[in-house]
This record gives sequence, C-alpha cells and structure tokens, in this order.
Amino acid sequence: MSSLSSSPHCRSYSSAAYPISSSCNYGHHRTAISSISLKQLLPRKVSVQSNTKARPNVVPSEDGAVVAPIENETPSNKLGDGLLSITLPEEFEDTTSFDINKDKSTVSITVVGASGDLAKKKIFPALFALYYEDCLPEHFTIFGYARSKMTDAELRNMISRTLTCRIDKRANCDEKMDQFLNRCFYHSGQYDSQNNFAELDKKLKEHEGGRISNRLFYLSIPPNIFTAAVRCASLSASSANGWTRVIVEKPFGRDSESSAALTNALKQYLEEDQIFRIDHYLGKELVENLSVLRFSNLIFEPLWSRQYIRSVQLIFSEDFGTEGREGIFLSLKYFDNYGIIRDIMQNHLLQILALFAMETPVSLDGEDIRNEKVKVLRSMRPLQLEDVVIGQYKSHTKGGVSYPGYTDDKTVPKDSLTPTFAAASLFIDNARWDGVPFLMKAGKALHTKRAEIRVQFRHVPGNLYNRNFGTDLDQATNELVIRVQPDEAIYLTINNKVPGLGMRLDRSNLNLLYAARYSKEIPDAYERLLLDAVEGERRLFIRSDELASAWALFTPVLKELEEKKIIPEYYPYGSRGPVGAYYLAARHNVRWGDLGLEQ
Ligand SMILES: NC(=O)C1=CN([C@@H]2O[C@H](COP(=O)(O)OP(=O)(O)OC[C@H]3O[C@@H](n4cnc5c(N)ncnc54)[C@H](OP(=O)(O)O)[C@@H]3O)[C@@H](O)[C@H]2O)C=CC1
Ligand SMILES: O=C1O[C@H](COP(=O)(O)O)[C@@H](O)[C@H](O)[C@H]1O
Repeated sequence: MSSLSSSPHCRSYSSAAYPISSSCNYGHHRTAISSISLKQLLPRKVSVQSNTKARPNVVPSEDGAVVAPIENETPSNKLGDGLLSITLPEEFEDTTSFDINKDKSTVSITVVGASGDLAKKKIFPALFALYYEDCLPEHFTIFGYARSKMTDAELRNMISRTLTCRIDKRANCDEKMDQFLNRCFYHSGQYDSQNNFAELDKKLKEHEGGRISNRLFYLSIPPNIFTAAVRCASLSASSANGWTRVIVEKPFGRDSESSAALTNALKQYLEEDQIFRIDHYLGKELVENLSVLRFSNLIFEPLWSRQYIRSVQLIFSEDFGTEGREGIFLSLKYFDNYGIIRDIMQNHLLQILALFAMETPVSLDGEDIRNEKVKVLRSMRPLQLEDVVIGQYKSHTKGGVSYPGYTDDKTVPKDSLTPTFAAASLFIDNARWDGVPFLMKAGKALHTKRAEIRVQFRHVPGNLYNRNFGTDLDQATNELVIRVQPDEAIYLTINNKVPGLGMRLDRSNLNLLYAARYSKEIPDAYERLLLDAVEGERRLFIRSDELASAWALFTPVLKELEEKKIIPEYYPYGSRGPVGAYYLAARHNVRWGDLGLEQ
C-alpha cells in the first residue's frame, strides 16, 4: 500500500463545500487535485486508513480499493491494522476529486519575473511562509525565471534577504530556510522565447522525476509582456499529464477594451479555469472574514439592506506617496499611467464592495460566490463625472521636514494630472441596496495608513433618547467598522448610558481587536492566495466576467476625466485629502466615518 505522507499540522475534515480538506497551520484549506471522483468509483468498496496525522488524500491500495485518512476511529468501524472498510451508498454522488497519485505527483512553481520587486518582496517570502507552515505539497520545486543572468546560488542569496520566520514560532528557522532555499532554482530566459521556456520545461522535468507534474506559473512581470510569456509557457512548458495554472498580476488592462483584449489573448492559450487573476486584497484576513461575519451571525444579515443601512464606506489611505517605489512603479512609470482609480478603486475596493453586497451564495464554492459578485457588479450604475472627486498631492513641510509633491518625482511629467486621490459615490440598483450610497475613498500621501469598511446604520425611529441626553442620535447612529489594516479589528459603535445617577448617553465600541484576541500572526494575503492557487481554489480570484463588469463601471468616467483633462484638487502631503470629498459625501447626507479620528 502506498504510504500517506504525514504532516503534524495537517488534519482532515469535511463539509459540503470542501468535501475533503486539509489544514496546515492556517486553518482549513481545500484540496482539489485532479484524478478520479467518487462517482467514478461507486459502488466499490472503500478502505480508510485511520491515521489522524495523514494528509487527506486518497490513494489506491494494492487490491484497487481506495484508501483515505479518517479523523476518528471507533471500534465499530475498525477492521484491523488501521484500515476501515465502508461501502458508499448510491446517493453519495459526490464529485469530490481525490489525488490517487499523491506520492506520484509534484507541484512546480515558476515565478516569472523572479528578479523583480514583487517577487522579492512578496512572492518568495509567501512561498517560504507556506513551506514553514507545512502547507506546500511533499514534492515541490520552485523556479525563478527572468532575463537577468543568475545562478541558483545567486537566486537563493537574493531571496534569502527577504525571508522571515513567524514571530510566534522561530523554531528551526535557519534550518527551514536552508531546506526551502535548496528547493529553489533559477533559469534565465526571454519572456517571448519558446526555446527558453522549452529549456525550463526540461529542467522542470528533471526535478519532477517522472511524477505527475502540476505546474503553477506566477506572472510577476509588466503587463505588456503577459501574453508573450503565457504563450511561451503554455506552448513549451505546460504540464503533459497534470494541471497547468497561471497567476496573473494586475493591472488587467487600463479600460474595458484593453482588458477584454488581454483576456482574449490569454484565452488563446489558457482555459478560464487555468487563469488565476490575483487581487491581493481578497486574500487579506479581514476581507475573508466579511462573509463569515455576515452569514454566520444571525444579528447582521437581517440588517444588511437599505432598510437599516444608511451608507457603506470603503476607505483606503496610505501615508506615503509614489516616490521611491521600486519595481514597476519606478521602471514603467506605472502609477502615472494608471492613477489611483485604476490602482485601488476599480479592483481592491470594488471587490470588497461586491463581497459585501452580494446575496447569499448557494454554497461556498468559488463559482457560486463569483456568480453572486457578478450580479452585484452588473446591478451597479456606471460612475458619472459628478459622482467623482479627484486630487493630487503637493509638497508640504511639516516639523522642519519637507515632503515632495507628486510631480516633484523625476519620473513624473511636471504637468501630470494623474489623480493620487479619488472619492466616489456608487449605487447598486437592486432591491436590497436601492438608494444606499456606497462611498469609496482612496489616496496616497495622506495623514494615515488605513484600509477599512464602515457601515453606517440609520437612526432609530421615534427614539426615546433623541433629545436632551447629550447626544444627537440622528447623527450618533450605530456604525460597524471592519478594519482591514493596520491593527485588524471589527468593532461596533453603540450608544450607552454613562454610569452614574444621571442619564447621559455616550458612544462606545464593542471591539474585536485581533491582536488582543489572537496571539497568532496573521498570514500575508499572498500566502493565502498562493496556497489557493496550488489547491485549485478559485474563490478569491477574479473571473473574466467579473473583470469585464468592473471595468464597465469605471471606463466611461476614466475616459471623461482624461478627455476633459479634469484638473485634480491639490492637497498637501500628509493631509486628509481634498475637501471636495466631504462635499461629495454631504450631497448624499452622509459624513465620512473616519473624520473624527485622530489618526
Ligand atoms: N511591486 C509591487 O508592489 C506590485 C506589483 N504588481 C504587479 O506585479 C507585476 C510585477 O511587478 P514588479 O515586480 O514591481 O515589476 P518589476 O518592474 O520589478 O519587473 C519584474 C521583472 O520583469 C522584468 N522586466 C521589467 N521591465 C521589463 C520590460 N520592460 N520588458 C521585459 N521585462 C521587464 C525584469 O526582470 P529581468 O530584467 O530580469 O527580465 C524585472 O525584474 C506587475 O504586473 C505589477 O503591476 C502589483 C501590485 C504591487
Ligand atoms: O495593489 C496595490 O496595493 C498597494 C497597497 O497594498 P497593501 O497590501 O500594502 O495595502 C498599493 O501601495 C499599490 O499602489 C497598489 O498597486
């Protein structure tokens, strides 16, 4: 019998959505590995190995039966030698896929653009974190691919500078790093050369050693070379007998037309289910928690509509500008060509909005969730010029320190009108959200670094405490805040009585501050997304119809801003941004929830 490899951190469990799941140190994860489905096996006898530490994969035993790990072994199901025999009922028509060749399969991850900023800063560290947490498959190899000439040792040296170990458990860190680096290799090649990718293919095969090869390509390169790289990778380095998946980084075009052209080009070489468009905000812990909060707590879902919610605010701010950024920011003047609406709103904030506003999906399956998100996006009104305020930061001196303006950067044209700040009001024209303003605000070089979702509830009708108790309850309505970063938290602002013999009202927060509640370090978004891509879980990746709907909302206004050369409102570096944003909210009878905050 094939032995099932065990990881002390992996356990199996089952649920309707994720029938067989593994968990490394992150909590649950899905396994959707190609091979056979239970349906194909029925009504065959199934043997289950009672090894709680085993990975939850199913392998054939010598007599052809299927062997799977189980969580709990009882005397009644024990057959002997840790084996259990069950016959599956006919109605167990499950399409669950099991990896019948676990020991015979391998995953090769190729980081295309390995010499770049994102690869160094995020991708390799995330891969190491996955390895450190025992989340990568037993047989895996990592290849860096780029034009730069480098040896394996040089790549390892480069990567090692950005690897870190979890603060909460540094045990065996150096050892783990060495083991990880020994599984990293490099191949130098052009992005548009089939020959170079064929050479990579040869090297990958050597490492795969005859096992079933599953291949993941992470395109960490400028967008103008996405298609060439996909063409060459697909034609010359696709897996011959396993899966091939490609992670694509944003930007996915700069408007509806260019995005559609990119999608069509990718689809010449890849099926939709091979394309993993990454939006790293979807991998953030608190964004993942959004659906859990809403759908697993009775108290929220009934309030989640126009009836109780006055406005929803999606706020992103950074306390630094675009100066000094490396990688594509610097080399391709990316930001000046895209601006904050394309950089943050059309993707990160809109994705959060869609998750926030969607109807209950049929299940937690990736397609069911993405179907609901698309419906929200398709129900939205395309943005109008009057719904948008744009700004650009200018230089400012504070405490003797002088901060540069956006156009002071040598790589930015002096007359650039590119917005570094934008605020917008969006509407979802469906029964649940009719008339509720969804306000977005995103900016660079502001007074603070923060990303949060603020849900402002309506006032209490006929409120007994409306007057004379120290608080204007028409203003002091409940607010639910999901702080994505920093200091991840979920808190609800309520009105309460100030203790004492009198009757005075106060506002307080019921606060779930993650750092106080959990000692565990929160994984980086890239870790979650890379693991999902390896496991074939598509829930957090953007489907092409989602992308097209997202661009349809923003493209008209982006064109109008550019054609009419709308001048941005200038705001000092480190300020709260243009005052126009406050008027925009006021037009909808709303105040930005982050206004009163010190930081
Ligand atoms: N950096 C970041 O913080 C973020 C990046 N992204 C996206 O990730 C991808 C990679 O970004 P980043 O790492 O910053 O990019 P880089 O500019 O660092 O480029 C990555 C690699 O691509 C190669 N390259 C760069 N310019 C060209 C060119 N004109 N023609 C051919 N090859 C080129 C270089 O490798 P070599 O010369 O060795 O071939 C470089 O090391 C981009 O799509 C970007 O939009 C998304 C979010 C954040
Ligand atoms: O995608 C992008 O995100 C970063 C912010 O990401 P975060 O995880 O650090 O919040 C932003 O700086 C960059 O402009 C944008 O391209």
